Amino acid sequence: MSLQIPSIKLCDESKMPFLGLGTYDSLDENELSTAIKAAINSGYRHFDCAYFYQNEQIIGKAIHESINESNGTLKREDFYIVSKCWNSFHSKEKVSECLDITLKRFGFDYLDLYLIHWPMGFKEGGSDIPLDENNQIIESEFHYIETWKAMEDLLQQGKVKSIGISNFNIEQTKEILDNCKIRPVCNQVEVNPYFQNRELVDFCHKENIRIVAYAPLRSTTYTPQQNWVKPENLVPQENPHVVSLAAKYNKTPAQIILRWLIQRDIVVIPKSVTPSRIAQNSQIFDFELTEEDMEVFKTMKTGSRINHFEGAKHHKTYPFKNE
Ligand SMILES: NC(=O)C1=CN([C@@H]2O[C@H](COP(=O)(O)OP(=O)(O)OC[C@H]3O[C@@H](n4cnc5c(N)ncnc54)[C@H](OP(=O)(O)O)[C@@H]3O)[C@@H](O)[C@H]2O)C=CC1
Ligand SMILES: O=C1CO[C@H](CO)[C@@H](O)[C@@H]1O
Repeated sequence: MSLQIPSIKLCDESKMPFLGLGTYDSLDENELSTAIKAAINSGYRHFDCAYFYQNEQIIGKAIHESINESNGTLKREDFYIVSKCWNSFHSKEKVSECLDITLKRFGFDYLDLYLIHWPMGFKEGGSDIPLDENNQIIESEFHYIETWKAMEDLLQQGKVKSIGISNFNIEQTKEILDNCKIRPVCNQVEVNPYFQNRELVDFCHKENIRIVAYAPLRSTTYTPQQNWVKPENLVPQENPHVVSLAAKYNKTPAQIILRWLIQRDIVVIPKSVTPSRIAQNSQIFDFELTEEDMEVFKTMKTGSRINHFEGAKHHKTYPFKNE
């Protein structure tokens, strides 16, 4: 059996597969472990993870088990494992500490890609979301340029194979580009039919920075306790244009949306813990939307992002201030 299932395409310039499995908000060990193994069986090798998601141990264990049960057909090098440095680990020492915690949880000695999760430093050494008496997030003094330099050091130490950013706006991305020795390989941001983020996507593409679309299906339920805003808009899978394209191509609405994204050269990381959906989301490399059908998405009424991180909106480097 070929180790790299050929149906999932890789981005040309890196080993990043165009499809990865999102893993946010999956905490049930049985459910997540089953999902990871179902994904591996469907050909996924790219897993999008984060210190903040508190589930890297479960994911690592499931991947190790799959490798051990594969009779030598799967190796660590076949996988593309991504994690993210959390906001309360933005100083030089803490960036390295956050990565070490992640590696230990996974049981790996390197990551394929490590991202700065948000361009906002939070107070270090306490809770992941440190709040003051008025329930406001407590900031740290560490600027993301300093954090980026610490990421570059990790790359030089060989603990990570590549580094990138997440939730950086255009200005913040430019600032990184103007001050870096090593350029970010990607910016992971929200992109879906109702939040197309075209200006940022175009800017990053021009700069040869890969866009990784999170919340590509926009159907996550965010919990109010964490100060995230619940999606209020319609689910794009119910959009009549998407439904009609699904009928035309004999695909599901989710597959049409994911295909639209990869056809725009955007990497997608849909999250699912449902094996049938995990398999379904991988069947997007065997058809092509016509140019005309790609255009249909431009006509859709688009709204605002779902992932506002409301609780952090007073932070001095909150990325979505101008929206
Ligand atoms: N960098 C960042 O700040 C962020 C990164 N992310 C990353 O991006 C990933 C994806 O984003 P996420 O917010 O989870 O949202 P998604 O757009 O991936 O939506 C996930 C939801 O869609 C459902 N779903 C998945 N596939 C299908 C399908 N084929 N048909 C119908 N429903 C489906 C899932 O249900 P079910 O699981 O029940 O099958 C789940 O409820 C995250 O898991 C995380 O890894 C997300 C947000 C922010
Ligand atoms: O990665 C993430 C998963 O979703 C959270 C909920 O909005 C995000 O804020 C976080 O950055």
